[in-house]
Amino acid sequence: MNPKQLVGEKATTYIKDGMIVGLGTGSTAYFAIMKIGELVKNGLSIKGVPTSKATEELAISLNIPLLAIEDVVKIDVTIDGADEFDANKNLTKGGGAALLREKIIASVTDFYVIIADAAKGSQFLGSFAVPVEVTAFGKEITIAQLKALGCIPKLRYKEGELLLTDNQNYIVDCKFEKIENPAQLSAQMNALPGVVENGLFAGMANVIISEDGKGSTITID
Ligand SMILES: O=C(CO)[C@H](O)[C@H](O)COP(=O)(O)O
Repeated sequence: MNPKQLVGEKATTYIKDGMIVGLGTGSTAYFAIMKIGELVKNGLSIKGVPTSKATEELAISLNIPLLAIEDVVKIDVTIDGADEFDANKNLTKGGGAALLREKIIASVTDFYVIIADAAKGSQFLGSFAVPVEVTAFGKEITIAQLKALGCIPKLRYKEGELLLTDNQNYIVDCKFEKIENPAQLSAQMNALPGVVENGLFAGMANVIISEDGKGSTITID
């Protein structure tokens, strides 16, 4: 089985009848959502909370009942992907530009399940550039301020155009070297006025489900 499908389906074992479930974004979360669609079709009663417009469309196509974000107070389980994870389950997310909605949803989640292939894991974060969502207004100033924190910043484009997030903001990918203290760096970035949110998820994941390259899952908790 495709490793993304393997970890995606395994993650759905944390879902129980009656739960409110955060639905992640990306090619790994896709397989978890497909499985949830199958479980719902077979009688599982849950309500989903999508982390992006793309995921919302997928969930609707699978007839997964959804909650409007304004009706969400607490989420039982969220299943989402990651671009990188370290030895302390800190994450870099936002490769799919959904980091703001993903972090808001993670922040009210009781049990946050991350699914990611083993190649995304290392002792320290820093291989993957940290995506940072910034306002359009003053983006050049914000980019200079991010650079002063020690990264090489790069405004993200898609198909030749500046990428606009679901929230009508831009993404700056910030390439740092070894990130030894993700919580501190996250706070420094979020202290900049033009930063809406950053893709470092420090101390949020309860469990990471990965695979061993031989068809078995590895659970890091
Ligand atoms: O953070 C994300 C989207 O904003 C994704 O979870 C992350 O980019 C991983 O995606 P994939 O499973 O496709 O590798």
